[in-house]
Amino acid sequence: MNDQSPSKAATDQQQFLTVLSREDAIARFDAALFPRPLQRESAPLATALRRVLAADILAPIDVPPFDRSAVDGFAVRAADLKDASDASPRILQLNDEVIHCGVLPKATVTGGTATPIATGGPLPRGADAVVMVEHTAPADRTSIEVRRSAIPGQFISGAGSDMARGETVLREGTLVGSREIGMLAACGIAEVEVVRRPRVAVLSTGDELVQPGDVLPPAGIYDANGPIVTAAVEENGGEADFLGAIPDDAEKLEAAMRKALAESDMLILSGGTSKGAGDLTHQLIARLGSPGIIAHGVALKPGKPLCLAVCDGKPVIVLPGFPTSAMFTFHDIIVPVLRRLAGLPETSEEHVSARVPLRVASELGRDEFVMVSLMEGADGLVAYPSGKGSGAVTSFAQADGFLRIEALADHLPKDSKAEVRLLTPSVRIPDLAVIGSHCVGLDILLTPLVRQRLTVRTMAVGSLGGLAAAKRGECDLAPIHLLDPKTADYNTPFLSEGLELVPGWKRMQGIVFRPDDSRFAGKSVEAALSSALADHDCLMVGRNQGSGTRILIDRLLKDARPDGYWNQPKSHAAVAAAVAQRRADWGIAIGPVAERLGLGFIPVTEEHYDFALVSDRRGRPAVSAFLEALASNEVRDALKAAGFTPS
Ligand SMILES: Nc1nc2c(c(=O)[nH]1)N[C@H]1C(S)=C(S)[C@@H](COP(=O)(O)OP(=O)(O)OC[C@H]3O[C@@H](n4cnc5c(N)ncnc54)[C@H](O)[C@@H]3O)O[C@H]1N2
Ligand code: MOO
Repeated sequence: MNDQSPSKAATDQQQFLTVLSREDAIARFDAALFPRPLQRESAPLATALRRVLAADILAPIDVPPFDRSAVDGFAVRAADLKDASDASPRILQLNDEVIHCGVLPKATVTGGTATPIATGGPLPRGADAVVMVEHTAPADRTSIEVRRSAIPGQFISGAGSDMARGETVLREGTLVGSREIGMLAACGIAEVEVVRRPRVAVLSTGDELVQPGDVLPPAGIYDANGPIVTAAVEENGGEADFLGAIPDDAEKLEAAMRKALAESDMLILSGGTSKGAGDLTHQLIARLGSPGIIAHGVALKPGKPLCLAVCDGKPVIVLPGFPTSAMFTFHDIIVPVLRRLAGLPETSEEHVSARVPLRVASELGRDEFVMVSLMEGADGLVAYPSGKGSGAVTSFAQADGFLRIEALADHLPKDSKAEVRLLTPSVRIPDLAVIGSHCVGLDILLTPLVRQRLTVRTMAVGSLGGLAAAKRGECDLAPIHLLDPKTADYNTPFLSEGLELVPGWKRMQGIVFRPDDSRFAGKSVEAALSSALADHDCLMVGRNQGSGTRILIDRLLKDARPDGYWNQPKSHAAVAAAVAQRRADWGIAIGPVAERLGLGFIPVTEEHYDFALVSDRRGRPAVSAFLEALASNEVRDALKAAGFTPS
């Protein structure tokens, strides 16, 4: 890509001309960056923590610097105490000095004499052993009886026995922790040569981005990538300089990129790397220095639009805008480069083997990395695909690890065994696993458990997904709210063998609307429905197939399918947001959610939110704690205050 005119380069890079494999992209990026010498600087001991040593450390002195006593007692000549015992103690004359720590001995210990010495006191000339005070008794004011024999060297720490002068005590590349600080201090080293932390400029791009703390305008998004990347840079040995979010404006962006690159060793941007009107960054990179773009488009998911460049020796990276794609590609591809520049060792790659209980679809042609939560199943670890997609922040942030589906596969079959690469140092099996339908009330219920220091994992997979997980023994409890249309009973008809019902609470479901909408305000359910159906401009928002709320909607509407019915979000929150933001005029959701957005609410029916408990797991301490919390006044009152009716 050398020697291209800027405009030619810009048109080339507008699309993914060559989507490289992950391995190819990494190899080309590495080849353009390494080998290179590490930058170094000198750091005072007080700031050396978490730095990487840039050179071997040789002990400049012996530690300890002199032979010293390891006990409180008397410095003696071992030969004087041959055959000494309780039955035949030896008498030694005391020399006229006491050797405390920091006291330089004056007298020589000659045959038949002893000098009192404290733990840490320098051994006097002539002495070759120390006897413990417990094995002696005063004979008179100037002599002692010794009741044990001694061997030469006994209770003496020799000079240099800890670290000998000239010995390599710490190696180049060592990450300095408190233990290393102790070794350096003991040798008297006040300053060390360390690797200079790479300065990494971090820039977010996008007109929609707002910094946390500022007011979110309509269609605005809080900048998550900026803070994520800044923190991840610091976690991996870099010194991050977060420069905020730059709007999609070529001039402003180019100026910001030039300045950032001039002042740092590495530049990391996010957003605007895929196709699209605002996607400018990669076009600008070509003008920042050679060789420029190394890879733009990598056959991996999440992270296809990743752009890797080197501009006059400095790495320039554009991470995808989607937060999970940004986090994943940062950890997978940028962290190894950053750590190498920072002189840090590679992160450990702990893997565990787990069964994947569901079929996982995958995109052909891209290595797909599936974020998973680990649960303990009946037959070992179970890896639950946990992601909400690349656009979510939680997919990567809450995962225990991830597994890989090769580019040539379009799915991973149900019950496959997979290697899961851990994102945490070890597997964290929660004390309590709750898989099923989510409710705000569940968070209220789990609070006291967390305060009891129990670890709790919840996964929102819907009522049916939860029941299936419970049947497979992958969780302790499955929160469900399933209406049996035949019996009009909630939940009980859906239990199978091995599951029992723990009653939870009731949630009022009703019509949500904007309070100033006269088509609904102050009306009964029937009247509100008929005015909605009579008005062709009145737009509803539906719910997804399989949700309890969808069953209710269909019962209310009978055969009617008003405009908006096929807009089917998956949560109460999404329904309420659609109405509040005027993308729809009404929908069905639970009362507490409507209340939080200040929406009007016409109650329709109470839905039962209960728990399917895996009977085998009833005896677990965390399950007992859960049942106690559910029955407690504290939780019941909090549930009532939040608009629920505890059973
Ligand atoms: N027609 C196509 N569309 C998309 C493709 C494609 O190949 N063809 N690729 C998709 C993939 S894969 C990804 S990943 C995304 C990434 O696109 P960009 O890197 O260009 O990112 P943006 O368009 O700027 O933003 C995407 C999305 O992320 C939000 N975002 C951006 N920056 C931040 C930030 N700092 N903090 C939080 N959220 C951020 C932004 O608001 C957008 O919602 O493109 C697909 N599209
Ligand atoms: O590749 Mo994108 O990163 O799937 O979301």
